[in-house]
Amino acid sequence: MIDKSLLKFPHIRQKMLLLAVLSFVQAVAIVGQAVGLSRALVAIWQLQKLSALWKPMLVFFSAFILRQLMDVAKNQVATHYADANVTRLRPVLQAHLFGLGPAYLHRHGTGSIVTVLIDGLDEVKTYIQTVLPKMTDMVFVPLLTLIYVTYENWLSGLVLFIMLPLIFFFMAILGLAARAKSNQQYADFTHLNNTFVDTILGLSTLKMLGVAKDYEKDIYSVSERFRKKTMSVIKVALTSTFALDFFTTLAIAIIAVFLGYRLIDGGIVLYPALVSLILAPEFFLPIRQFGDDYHATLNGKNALAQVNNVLAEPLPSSQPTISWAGWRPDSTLQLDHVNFRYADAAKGINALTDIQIHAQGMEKIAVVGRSGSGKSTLLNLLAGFNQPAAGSRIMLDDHSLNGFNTPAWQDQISYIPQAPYIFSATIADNIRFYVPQATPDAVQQAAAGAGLTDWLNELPEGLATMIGEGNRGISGGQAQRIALARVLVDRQRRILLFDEPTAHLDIETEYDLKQTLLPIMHDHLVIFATHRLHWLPDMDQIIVLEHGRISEQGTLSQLRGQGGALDHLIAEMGGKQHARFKA
Ligand SMILES: Nc1ncnc2c1ncn2[C@@H]1O[C@H](COP(=O)(O)OP(=O)(O)OP(=O)(O)O)[C@@H](O)[C@H]1O
Repeated sequence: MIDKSLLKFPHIRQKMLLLAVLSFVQAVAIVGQAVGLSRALVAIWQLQKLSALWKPMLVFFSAFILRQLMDVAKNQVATHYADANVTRLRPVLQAHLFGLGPAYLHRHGTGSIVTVLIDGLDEVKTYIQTVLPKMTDMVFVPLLTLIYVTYENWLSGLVLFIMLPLIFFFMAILGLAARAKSNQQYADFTHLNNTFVDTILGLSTLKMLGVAKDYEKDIYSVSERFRKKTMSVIKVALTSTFALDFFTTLAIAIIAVFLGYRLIDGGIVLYPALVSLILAPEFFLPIRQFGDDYHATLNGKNALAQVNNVLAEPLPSSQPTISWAGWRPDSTLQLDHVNFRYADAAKGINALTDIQIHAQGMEKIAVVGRSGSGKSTLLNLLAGFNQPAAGSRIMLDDHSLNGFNTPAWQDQISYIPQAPYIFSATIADNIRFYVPQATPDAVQQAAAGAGLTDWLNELPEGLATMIGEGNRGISGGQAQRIALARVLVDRQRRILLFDEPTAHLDIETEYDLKQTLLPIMHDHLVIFATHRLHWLPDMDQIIVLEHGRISEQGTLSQLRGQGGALDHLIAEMGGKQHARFKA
């Protein structure tokens, strides 16, 4: 029932000790309660004076109140500890996920990560706050009641003792069955979340292709499977609860019959018989609750295992911090024999092989190639999302790097993907996202520099307009301009990584955006992956990728008309783009 990783939680020993003390006091109170009640009943049975009753009744009520107080205290301690740990774990988990980066998210699915971060942590909380007090109750309550019952009547103690392993045996069998079923149920829950999130994200594509109904059926069948698994977990849970109740009731009944006979034949007096009978259900109570909660907390245990899996995933080897002054007009970047392979790719299949690039100062470098040639992979590597294979050599000025996930480099880059993410916030907040302290004037200037002024003037609330999920929709061109404004507001970043920023735009919007973009590119190192070849005349260096290898590299004038890879690419992409090259 207890996940071993729980024992590594901070201050767990102190909390367990505190809970153990509270459970012990509660166990004493339970025995005291039974003693007080039994003595009072015996006094009534023996028709003693009313004054003989007040002492045992006082013991009974005091013990009863103490028992309830201990329950409240244990609850408080466990809830507080669970809250504190989940509050501690949430940012740790978030930071770890951020450290793992988009590659991990891609591999495991957004749905499953959202499940861990939101539902998963809540279930972990329920698990911790339930399991800890139950563990200590399981030890002290049966132990103390057994000792007292044996002391008063050793035969009743023996019956209780004999029933104990039998109950544990049944609990273990049913618990194992429930665990296997619950593991499957949790895996299905994760699968359901991934399917659901994917379908919602791709809804417009599905509608357009007219296959939304098929996916509806898909979601239905996945959720049906999940429902069936849940029902089978509940079935096992109910069976085990029934089995536990049956055996504990049987044990109590055996004790009652046995005590009854002994009372009739005078083998025992009333008090020990009564106190044994009152304490017998108390002896089994924590075990029964433990069994009931075992099923209720299995999801929490699974969620904790998944949280631990995420945290155990090694972060991309963090690069030693370098004291680098940032990208300057005389800075250089040299990539030698850089290789990269996706974790799930077939053995020996590299997404990038033997990449050699030399970049200097405020150069503009285009990365072109057919679809699937590795442009985005290279950009992701330069952004620090993908880690190069061992043996790759990277020199940044006079610093040798093993990868690009070093803060000094990442603090210098602005990464603009095909569809920049727009957060649910005002336009101003979206612009100042990476520089929250940017002044309204700086935001205004950045917006103007990115060519947003005309659009903003049309909006009644201007920069204060809410955009993003659940708010006003914006066009692809406007989203790209907001991404550019983010670049402009952050004057420190001197490196621009563009991953086909105009891929989704029509040619007029792209032309407009290009006029805004060119002056911005002027004082930055730019690495620009693109399919649109009309950008090439504005570039200082062109890298042509084929199957993850550089097939050609040089200036446009060096490469054009040589009958090489670039010429072939241009020919393939059609005459429209051809006409623009006046190299
Ligand atoms: N996360 C991933 N896991 C495994 N393989 C991947 C992953 N992403 C891309 N690939 C593979 O790596 C190769 C290069 O893909 P990449 O996306 O870098 O190409 P690209 O040139 O940017 O293509 P496009 O122009 O269509 O965007 C492809 O064969 C692709 O299937």
